[in-house]
Amino acid sequence: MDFSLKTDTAGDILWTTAKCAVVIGAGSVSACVVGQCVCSVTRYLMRNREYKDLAPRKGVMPFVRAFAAREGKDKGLDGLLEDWRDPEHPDQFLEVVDVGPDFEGRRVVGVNQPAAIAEVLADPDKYPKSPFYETLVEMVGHGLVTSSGALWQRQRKLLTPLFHFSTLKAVHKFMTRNADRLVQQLQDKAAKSTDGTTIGKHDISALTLRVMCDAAFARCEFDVDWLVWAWEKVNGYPMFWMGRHLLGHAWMYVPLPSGLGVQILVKRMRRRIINEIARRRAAGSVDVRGEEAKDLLDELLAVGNMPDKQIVDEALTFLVAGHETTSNLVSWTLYFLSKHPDVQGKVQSEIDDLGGRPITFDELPKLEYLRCVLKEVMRVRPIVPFVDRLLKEPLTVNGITLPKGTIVWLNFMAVQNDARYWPAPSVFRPERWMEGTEGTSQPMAHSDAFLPFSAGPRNCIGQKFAMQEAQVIISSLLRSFSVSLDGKDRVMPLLSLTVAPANLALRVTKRDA
Ligand code: HEM
Repeated sequence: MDFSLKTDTAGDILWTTAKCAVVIGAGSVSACVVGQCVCSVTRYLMRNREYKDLAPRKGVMPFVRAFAAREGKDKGLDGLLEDWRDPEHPDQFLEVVDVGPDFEGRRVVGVNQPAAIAEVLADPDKYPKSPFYETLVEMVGHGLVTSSGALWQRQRKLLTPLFHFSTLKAVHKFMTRNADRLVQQLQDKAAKSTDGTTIGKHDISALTLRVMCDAAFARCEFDVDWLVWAWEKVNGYPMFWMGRHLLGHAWMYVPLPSGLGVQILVKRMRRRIINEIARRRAAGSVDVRGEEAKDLLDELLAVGNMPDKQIVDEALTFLVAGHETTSNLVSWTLYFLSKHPDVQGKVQSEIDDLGGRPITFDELPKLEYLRCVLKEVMRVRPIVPFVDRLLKEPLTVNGITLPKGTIVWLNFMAVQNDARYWPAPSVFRPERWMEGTEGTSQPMAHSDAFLPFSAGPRNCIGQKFAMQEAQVIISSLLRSFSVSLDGKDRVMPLLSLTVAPANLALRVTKRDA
């Protein structure tokens, strides 16, 4: 860069000022990074001896691998799991594993023991959520996922009834309507080709987003299509914010242009929801229970005494917690059904027995085998592979005491694939869930070894919603179609906030074809 000061025109002055601003900006960011690194390394080294009982870890930064699935080079999340196997018993996992420091120098330790996991999850005061969750605040404020202490306790109590029978029955129509719309689109596409059509992760994700937006905001005056569009733009950004957070607090304030664009969109979304709340309050439609058109926003308003900002936070929390998770469950299930045509056939027979029309809410309990399939998918491939907590009190696992201040990864993925709790854990076998079936009943050795929706007071509030939606979507698709892998199996587990099947492409063929 040329820094000579030519002041003959106003343009030159402006240009020189801009160049100086870039240099000063870059200098400040570099200073932040260096400062952050020095603080993190110092913190890490000072506390290192408190972890002397931990076995040496493999690699420098094992957890970076979890976020990198590169075909042919890295197995993504599965690579990390391989590192945690017990070398003496390869079908089991080590109970305590050193993951290394995070970017702020705190020690991260993987805990793979059901009893210790249960102990941590049972006490959110002693073992609260880790600071990673703060990264979501920018997007969803202080809703159920991100709040803690008294606020969380109050909100959890108020919101639990929202996921009871009557609401689930009321939102069923949004699930069937949108699933049937996707089936119709696939039928139209398939009609133009002799060998069916394809479906990928994006189609399922668009569907579950639409269901969540309808369920939460169907009665809104603003255009739900706009919300779906805006959410798709914003959706990838928790990882962006998380990345910045991982690099230390200072980075949260670096105004990167793409981040700013997303922040503006989030503000616009919040403004529209606030206006809608004002409209509904003014119209006096606060208590609308029992109305055909009610949505989750009505339910939130009916709870009473909840400030408008809190209602917006909770509504956006449902979108962030309920859309990608369910989309990944449906996508992984279709993947496993493609790999196991015999299981797919059994699911189709069960659906056919219900008369070849969209499944009603009351008929859901009859899809027993499909529920076993969903559970088996979540066992082998948990959508949320681990959750992290900050130890405010020491925790002893397998004779090793982890000190206060440690971040623990409670590793659902490991315990659900460990031979101590699951016979032949790598075999995909939905029948293991069918209690009482002679010769196939395999009760779990440990009741805490299946945690797809976590456990304890902070377990998933939307788990019944998710199971219902997955059942509706899969039954709608498999009533008309069969699914198979489209070419070579290139699917890999890729971790963002949840685990997605990267490279998923499935061929969809009409069943009567
Ligand atoms: C297959 C789908 C789903 C899976 C696998 C899943 C999994 C989980 C897990 C593991 C947690 C605990 C997170 C933690 O402690 O860090 C959680 C919490 C939560 N989930 Fe889900 N979830 C799913 C669907 C949904 C849906 C559909 C909704 C809402 C409509 C939802 C709303 C929430 C909320 C609000 C929390 C926070 C609860 C609290 O802290 O009190 N989830 N979920």
